[in-house]
Amino acid sequence: MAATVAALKSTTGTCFHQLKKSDAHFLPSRRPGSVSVRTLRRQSPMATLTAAPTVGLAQTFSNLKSQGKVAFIPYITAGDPDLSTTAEALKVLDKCGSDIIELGVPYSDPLADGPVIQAAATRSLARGTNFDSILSMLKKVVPEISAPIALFTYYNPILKRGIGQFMSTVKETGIHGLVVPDVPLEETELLRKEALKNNIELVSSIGVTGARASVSTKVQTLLQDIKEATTKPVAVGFGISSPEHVQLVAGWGADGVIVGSAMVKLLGEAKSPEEGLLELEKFTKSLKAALP
Ligand SMILES: O=P(O)(O)OC[C@@H](O)[C@@H](O)c1c[nH]c2ccccc12
Repeated sequence: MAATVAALKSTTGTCFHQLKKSDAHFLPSRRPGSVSVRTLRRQSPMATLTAAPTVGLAQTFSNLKSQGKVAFIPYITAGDPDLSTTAEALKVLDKCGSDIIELGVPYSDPLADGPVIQAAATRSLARGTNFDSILSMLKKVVPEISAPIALFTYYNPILKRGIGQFMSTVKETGIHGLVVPDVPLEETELLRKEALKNNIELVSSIGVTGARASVSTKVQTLLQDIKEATTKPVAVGFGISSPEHVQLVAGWGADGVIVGSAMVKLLGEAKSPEEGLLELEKFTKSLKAALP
């Protein structure tokens, strides 16, 4: 079993433009099972506030930490099996106590995704899901849920819209964060600048997704190393698919756990959307119950 970890870190009150390039962890990798590090930096308090009443990602982590809790972060792919089910799934995840929800924008060349999320993206695109339809779904749903949403998207759809335009559109929708797995290091500065302007928290990551039978103990060592290097919260993901995994990773001292493929599979492979949503609810409750 390959080492799989995603670390998500935040700095309070630090402006992106004050950070050196070396501070960022935008390290795209296409090797299956490679160790992945994701970085999240809280925007300057001077940045414009989003319209959504929900607290942001960094704030969510610090609130949980002060209560001795670990963040539960599910990931689902938008438009699989269809967008109205995605809307319902977001509500279910929120209702079941998700602390942050990661929503994937389907993309035709999802290099950082394993077979489950790739298949979900293909199905979603085949149904005609596009960025605009996702945004209009989100506009209706975001005011109804309390967990902050981080949008997961490959870099190309951002470039197609124009970085500035993309960020302001995302902000208007009430999205709090952005995960871009494949942005080249030399282009992160521009992305960060535009994110800062719009008070969007940026998360970077490397690695390939996919549920695995067990979580590598290498993750434990990596987690310790990261925790020694920073006081920022660290969330672990990639291959987490059971209450046992969640418990294990939380026990290693992670500030959050991310579960993607296992959620996506339930929704995508259910006999009907209704059944998928019921399964999702059951599964989410079981994972949430395993966390402090
Ligand atoms: O599907 P998994 O192994 O449970 O992991 C998803 C999760 O880490 C999520 O953040 C994610 C979904 N797609 C990605 C692509 C790259 C990095 C991360 C992701």
